[in-house]
Amino acid sequence: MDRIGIFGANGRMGQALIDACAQAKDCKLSAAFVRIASPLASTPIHHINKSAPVDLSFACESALQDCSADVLIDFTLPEGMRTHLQQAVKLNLPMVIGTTGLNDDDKQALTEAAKHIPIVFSRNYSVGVNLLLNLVQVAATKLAEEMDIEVFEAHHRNKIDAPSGTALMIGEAIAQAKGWDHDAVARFDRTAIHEAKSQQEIGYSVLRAGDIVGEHTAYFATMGERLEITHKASSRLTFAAGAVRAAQWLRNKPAGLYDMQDVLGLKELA
Ligand SMILES: NC(=O)C1=CN([C@@H]2O[C@H](COP(=O)(O)OP(=O)(O)OC[C@H]3O[C@@H](n4cnc5c(N)ncnc54)[C@H](OP(=O)(O)O)[C@@H]3O)[C@@H](O)[C@H]2O)C=CC1
Ligand SMILES: O=C(O)C1=N[C@H](C(=O)O)C[C@H](O)C1
Repeated sequence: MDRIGIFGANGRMGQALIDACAQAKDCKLSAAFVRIASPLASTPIHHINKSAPVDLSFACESALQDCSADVLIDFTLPEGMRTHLQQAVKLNLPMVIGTTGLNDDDKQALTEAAKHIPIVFSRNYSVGVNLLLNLVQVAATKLAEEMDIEVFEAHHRNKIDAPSGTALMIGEAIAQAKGWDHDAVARFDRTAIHEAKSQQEIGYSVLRAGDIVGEHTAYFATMGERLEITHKASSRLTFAAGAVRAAQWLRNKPAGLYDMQDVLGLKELA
């Protein structure tokens, strides 16, 4: 039985993770953390989420060292993730991280922490998106050289980072397949560029509206034809179930930085 501790337990993904723990086999939610000073601390989780164990209350993050979790899951914000990472290293607990919008320092902190504990980090825990990463690499290498490449993403109005972590992951996968330096070819804003699109360019566009869970399309277009590879998530439970699967996969893994493609065995297909 894997005992799971969740950070940001009151958030959208936190709540979906509580549902996913209840649905997974051989898995038990053992701690649901909220920020220090959160008014929710000590409130029975069952009051707001009926899939939570009846005897479990939200716990303040300061109680982390007393929790009985075997693995910790973080879908919060970069600042929170950094703190949680330090705590996990101190307690020698494996981590699953889904937080997006990380900067270079945050990524460096992940790499350092992974020298001490096993970590799965993915900007998308759905099976479909991880398979899409393989498909865009095939498209990038097999289609004609003179393809225009664009990545589009759409999310709910409350998402604060842009482009999404998944959009960047798709662009990075395409750049890798092309042998390009992603940062050199990524184009996030064309408003000041008064020239035609270059062939060595990955353009990004973003939509924020309503309650869209998460949609991504990679476009490969040339004269006379256009290939669009799209993924649409319709429930956060998809991401949450993937993260719980990753948490269970981490059992007995050595320290290291893994991703969802490792969990799903998709690297062998690439
Ligand atoms: N990898 C993937 O598959 C997916 C990744 N995500 C990513 O997960 C993250 C969370 O998304 P979502 O659940 O929609 O966001 P929410 O805003 O709904 O939830 C964020 C949670 O993080 C907590 N939090 C924020 N800052 C801190 C901090 N400094 N210390 C501790 N806790 C903190 C919030 O607490 P409080 O309420 O007190 O502010 C809240 O519980 C985002 O980065 C998103 O992009 C989302 C879906 C899928
Ligand atoms: O914030 C979200 O909601 C999501 N974030 C992730 C991202 O930034 O790619 C994954 C998913 O698309 C939902």
